[in-house]
Amino acid sequence: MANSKYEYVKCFEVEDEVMFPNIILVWINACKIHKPFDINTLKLMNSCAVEVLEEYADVVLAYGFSDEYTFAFKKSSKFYERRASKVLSIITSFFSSVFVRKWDDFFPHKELQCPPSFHGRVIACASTEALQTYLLWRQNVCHLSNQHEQCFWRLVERGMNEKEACDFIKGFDKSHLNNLLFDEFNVNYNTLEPILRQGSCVLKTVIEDIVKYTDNGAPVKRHRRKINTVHSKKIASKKFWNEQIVLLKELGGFVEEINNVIPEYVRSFEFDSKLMPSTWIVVRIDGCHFHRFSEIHEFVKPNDDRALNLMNSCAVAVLEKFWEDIVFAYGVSDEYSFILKKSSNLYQRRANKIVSAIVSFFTSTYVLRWKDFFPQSELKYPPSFDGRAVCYPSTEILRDYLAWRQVDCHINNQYNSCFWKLVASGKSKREAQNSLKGGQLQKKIEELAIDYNKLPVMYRQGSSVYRDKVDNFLILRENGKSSESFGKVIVGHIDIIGSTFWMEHPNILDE
Ligand SMILES: Nc1nc2c(ncn2[C@@H]2O[C@H](COP(=O)(O)OP(=O)(O)OP(=O)(O)O)[C@@H](O)[C@H]2O)c(=O)[nH]1
Ligand SMILES: [Mg+2]
Ligand SMILES: [Mg+2]
Repeated sequence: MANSKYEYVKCFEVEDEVMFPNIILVWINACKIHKPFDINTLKLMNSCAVEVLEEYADVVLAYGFSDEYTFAFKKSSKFYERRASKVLSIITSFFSSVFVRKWDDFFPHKELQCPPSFHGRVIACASTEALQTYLLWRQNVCHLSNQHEQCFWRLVERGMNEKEACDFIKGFDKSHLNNLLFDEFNVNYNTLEPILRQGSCVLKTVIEDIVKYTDNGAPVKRHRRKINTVHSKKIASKKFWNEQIVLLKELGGFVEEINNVIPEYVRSFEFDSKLMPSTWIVVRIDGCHFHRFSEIHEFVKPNDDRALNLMNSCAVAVLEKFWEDIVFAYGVSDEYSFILKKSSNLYQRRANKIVSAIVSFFTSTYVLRWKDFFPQSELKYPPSFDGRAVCYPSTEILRDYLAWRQVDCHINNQYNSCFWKLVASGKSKREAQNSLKGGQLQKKIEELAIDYNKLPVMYRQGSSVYRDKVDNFLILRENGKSSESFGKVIVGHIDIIGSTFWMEHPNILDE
C-alpha cells in the first residue's frame, strides 16, 4: 500500500539477528506467581511448555523449574529470520496465552486473580558445549533454590518471619540445608518429588508406527515425533543427552562430561543489552497471524468493535500496570504502540525484558478478558503477539512515528471500506482487489459513494490511550506517589498527526 512521508522512522529499528552457528535459547521467568511447593503451578508450567513444543516445530527442548522455563531451538532454525525480539516475544506471548487458558484445568476452584506476566531474554549459545554448561548451570540452580525454599518455608511455617528465616539460612551450603531439613523437620531431601528437585525436561522423541503391511506381510513403518516430559537427575550428562535421538540430531552430542559451570559462560548467559538512554522507547506489538485469527473467530469485516475494544482494554491495563513509565499508546487493527518516557528506567532499560514483559502482560490480559468482549464466542486457540522496541531520539521524530501509524490506519481503513463495499456489491475478492490496485483511494471512495466521514471515529483515527489531565499536586498530596496521582487512563479517538491534541495535552510528551 501507499507510502507516507513518515515512513523514514522505520530506519531507527535495529537488526537483532542471532547469527549462525549460535543456538537460540529463550529463557522466561514469571513475575511473581510462584508459591512455595506448589506442584500444581509446576504442572501448569510444564503443560504450557508442552504446547510450545507442539506449536513450534523448531523448538526441540524445554527445561524448567520453579517459575522459569528455557526453550532451545534446533541449530538450523530460521524461525522469524532468527530475529531475537520476534523469537523472544512470540514464545513469551504464546506461553502466557496458554498459561491463562489452562489455569482452570489446574486450579478449578481458584480464580486467576490478575493477568500473569513473564519476562525473558534470548541467549545465543555459541556451541553445544555452551548449551551443556547452560543446562548444568540451571539444574544446579534448581537444586539449590529448591533446598533453600524447602527450608525457608518450613521455618516460616514454624513461626519465623520471612526476614528471620532468610537470615537464618544465609550462607548455608547444600549439606547444611540437607541436614537442617532432616534434623529439624524430619524430611529426607532425596525423597521429595523429582519435579521439585530435578526440574522438568520436555523433549521430542521419535516413535515408530506401523502404518500398514505389504502384500508379503512386511510392516511399513512411519516415524513420528512425540513430546515427553521427563525428570532426570543430570540433564547435562552424556548419558542422559546422547540417548535422545532428536537432541543429538538437532542440537549435537555432548563430547565430554562437564562438572563445573564456567563463570565466563554464565556472564554471557546473563547478558542483556540496554536501550540507549534519554531516548523515547516505542514498544510495538502486533497480533501473530491475525488474518487467520479474525476469520476463525468471525470478526466483523473490516472492523469489529468487540475486537478493537478488547485491544483497547488491554492497552489501558498496560498503562495502568506500567504507570510510571508508559505515557501514551496508540492502537489500530491488531497492533499497539506503547511509548515509554525518555527518562524511563524500567528494567534498567533492558530491551529483552521490557518487550517480553509488556507483550506477555498484554497477551494474558487479552485472553483473560476475551469473554467480556466476546461472550457468545469461545476462544478457539491461544492468540499470540510479537513485539519489538525502537528508540527515537527526539519528540519530533516520535511524533512522526505516531503519525506514520495513524496514516497507516487511514490508508488501511479507506482501502478496506472500498474493498468490502465492492464485495458487497457482488464482486469477487479478486475482482475487488484488482479494481483497487494503484488507484487513488480518495477517488474510489467518492465513486463508490461511501460516506467516509460518517464511519465511526475509532475506525478512522485508531485509538489513543493516555492519562486524563488531573491536578497532580492536589492528589499527590493526598495519595503520595501512586498511579492515581497521574490521572485516570482513558481511550480517545483523535487526530494525533496535527498539533492540536499535543498542545492541549502538553504533559504527555513533556519530560
Ligand atoms: N475482520 C476483521 N479483521 C481484523 C480486524 N482487526 C484485525 N483484523 C485482521 O488482522 C489482520 C492484521 O494484519 P497484519 O498484522 O498485517 O497481518 P497478520 O495476519 O496478523 O500477520 P502477521 O502480523 O504478520 O503475523 C488484518 O489483515 C485483518 O485480517 C477487525 O476488526 N475485523
Ligand atoms: Mg498481525
Ligand atoms: Mg497488524
